[in-house]
Amino acid sequence: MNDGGAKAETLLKVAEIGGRGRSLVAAQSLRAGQVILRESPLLLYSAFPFLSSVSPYCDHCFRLVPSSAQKCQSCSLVSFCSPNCLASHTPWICESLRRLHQSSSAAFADQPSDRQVQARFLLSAYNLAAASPSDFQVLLSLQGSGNNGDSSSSVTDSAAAKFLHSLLSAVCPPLPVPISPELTAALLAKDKVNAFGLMEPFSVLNEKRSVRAYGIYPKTSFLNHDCLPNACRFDYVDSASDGNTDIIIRMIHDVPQGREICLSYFPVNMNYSSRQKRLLEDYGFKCDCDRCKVESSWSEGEEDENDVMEEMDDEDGQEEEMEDQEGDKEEEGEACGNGVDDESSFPHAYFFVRYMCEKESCFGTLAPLPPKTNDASKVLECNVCGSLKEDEVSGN
Ligand SMILES: C[S@@+](CC[C@H](N)C(=O)[O-])C[C@H]1O[C@@H](n2cnc3c(N)ncnc32)[C@H](O)[C@@H]1O
Repeated sequence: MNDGGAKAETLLKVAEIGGRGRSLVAAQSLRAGQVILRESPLLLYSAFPFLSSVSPYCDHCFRLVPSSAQKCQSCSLVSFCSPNCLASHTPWICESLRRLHQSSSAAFADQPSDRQVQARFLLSAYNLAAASPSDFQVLLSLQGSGNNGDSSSSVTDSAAAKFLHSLLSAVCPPLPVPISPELTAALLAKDKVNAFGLMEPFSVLNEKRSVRAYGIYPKTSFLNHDCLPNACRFDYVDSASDGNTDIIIRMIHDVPQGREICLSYFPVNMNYSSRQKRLLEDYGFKCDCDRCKVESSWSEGEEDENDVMEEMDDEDGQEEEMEDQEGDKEEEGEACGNGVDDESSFPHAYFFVRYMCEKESCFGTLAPLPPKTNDASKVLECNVCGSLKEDEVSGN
């Protein structure tokens, strides 16, 4: 795997973009399949509600633990696959988990199970504050304030922050550093906007893949959202090599220098109203990307997710016509008619045909393998199921 992390500074630069905050833009032209960023997590925590389920994953590296693995002998709540991984389990986290487990079934009873996962995040964040103040400052510098004025924070969020702050302050051993209720609310807001889920592997029998762990990757967190992204993320949690929890960002297609690099924050097959709802509720903004501009004028029936797939089949014939416009949004806007006035009702069919995984219920995004020569690879890899596909429309 090409290690793009070492080169990230030369490939990308941080820019402020009006109405979108900070963003990563191409510092030079970037090529299809190029790894533009590889980053280890600043903080990683289990997605398993610890009161109700025992995670089958190592609580540090999140690989499946072998049956011979031992639970932590003090808290008996988490398992580790090796002494190295166990070393990450600090006495404070261990004792906090033990006390929360002992005392809080009642306290958590009326709360959604997500609250337990948020508690795990806060324990990791408080622990980071003591273990690595500079990393904690990086966490604090990320988007999300938890203030009432913050459009991604809701009344429920502030009630959750109050509940968790008072619970953790009362039950855990003294917090490793002084933490105010406002700081707890800010940390939860940052987690909501910036955490990436490391998912269980995809299989047709396991369509509703759950999340193994959530990670905060600060550089990757500068990437804004677009409903037709030009980059996508890969992870290889089950890989036996070091860095299995790293996030890897790879270009889907070529982009010129100066272009904003965007991910989709969720599977690209979601329909317009689901996307808008999710972006507003979870990320606090209204998306006005080229795709949303077009789909905002669609009628309700047209925007059904299945219709998107059917329409994709119908419009296969447009594929060649649209092939030339790949990679340059402004050009795409003109040539493909991405403006809302254009007659074409589905100008982004090209993206679906070429870059969406065909495997049933996968809905992953395809990106070319990292180029080994000057030419882009003709093999595309799905970022969800990992399947490889020959790029039939590659002009290379
Ligand atoms: C993971 S952060 C991305 C980096 C962020 N812009 C920053 O300044 O740190 C996600 C937040 O960025 C903003 N954002 C992302 N994509 C956007 C878009 N397409 N339009 C407007 N704001 C966007 C929203 O505030 C969202 O909650």
